[in-house]
Amino acid sequence: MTSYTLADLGWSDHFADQIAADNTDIPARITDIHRARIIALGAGAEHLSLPLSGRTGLAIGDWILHDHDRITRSLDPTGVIQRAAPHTLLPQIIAANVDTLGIVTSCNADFNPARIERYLAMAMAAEALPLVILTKPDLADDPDSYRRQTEAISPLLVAITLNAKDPEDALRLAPWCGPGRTLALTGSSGVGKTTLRNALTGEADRTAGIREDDAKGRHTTTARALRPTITGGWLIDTPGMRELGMSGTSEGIDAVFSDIGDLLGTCRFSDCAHVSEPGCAILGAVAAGQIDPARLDRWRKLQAEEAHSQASTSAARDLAKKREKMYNSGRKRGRQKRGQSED
Ligand SMILES: Nc1nc2c(ncn2[C@@H]2O[C@H](COP(=O)(O)OP(=O)(O)OP(=O)(O)O)[C@@H](O)[C@H]2O)c(=O)[nH]1
Ligand SMILES: [Zn+2]
Repeated sequence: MTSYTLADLGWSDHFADQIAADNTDIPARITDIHRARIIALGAGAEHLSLPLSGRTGLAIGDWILHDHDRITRSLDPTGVIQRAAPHTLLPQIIAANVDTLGIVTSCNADFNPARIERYLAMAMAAEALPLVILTKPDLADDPDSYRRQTEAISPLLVAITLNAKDPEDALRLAPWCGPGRTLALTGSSGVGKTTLRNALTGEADRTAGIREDDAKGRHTTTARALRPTITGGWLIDTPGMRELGMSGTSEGIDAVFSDIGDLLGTCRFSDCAHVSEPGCAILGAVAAGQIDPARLDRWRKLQAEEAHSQASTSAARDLAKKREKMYNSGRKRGRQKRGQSED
């Protein structure tokens, strides 16, 4: 088994600085999260299984401290990829300590600038590097046009075109998943994420092996995980990464649409909704040809989605508060009925 150093696993001063000099607990990085336990990897080739003990809020890729028996602390992450959970729209952390968000799309009808822009906002909010991975160039007439279109979306984007089915080509992703580097893949179904994962981790055979060995015929083993790549780094491909709704990405939206953001607060009315108000700076910029109206529409859409998630979050918080109040007053009434004094 490979023997890792903490640096190989992605450890940096960001984490070291969070630990007191007299700390004796041991750092490890979460590779898998199960219902009641996590699997983590520490220096050496130490694969540990630790009880969650009711802890919530941990994600794949997080760093924790442990004392061999239990998790003693989790360390503040960087590169947190979060989404609005389907249905509830509540914020949900999918992966932590992601250095690069690989936005996988194909050189075909899957290519969608608005979707790339949305993932870009997510990467910016997470402070992860946005890397657009354009697959299936071998099936396209003019694959280079997709790279040009990608680069036109935003100067913040870097694009790489590769045939995911060619293992050598897939290894051109090595700079983003070398020792200590974590690459997370996101994108629609069928764009080549699994193909890339298999090429980068050499995992295809292992998956087959696990399926064979599993008497119950389950094959969920490789879902939601941080896996070592053959290039010495780390890859995250979780089912949650496949459908990312906006949540907690306001700063990312501001970064991607800074031209629009710069005008906010300069409209005549401080509560301007930028729809039809006179003296609206944003509508003015559209009329003057400085802002593409389609771009303004996309900004509105992402803003609305984000606002929706925020509203759901505060509604859920209010509901929890209400329930707690009802529970407490119910307990109080119960005690009064039983003639007990209040404690
Ligand atoms: N020709 C060609 N085929 C590709 C390329 N990348 C992926 N494919 C094929 O596209 C199909 C879908 O690829 P997957 O890797 O399963 O896609 P995915 O993104 O993991 O899809 P989900 O698992 O549904 O999320 C497979 O048949 C791949 O062999 C590519 O660059 N060129
Ligand atoms: Zn306005």
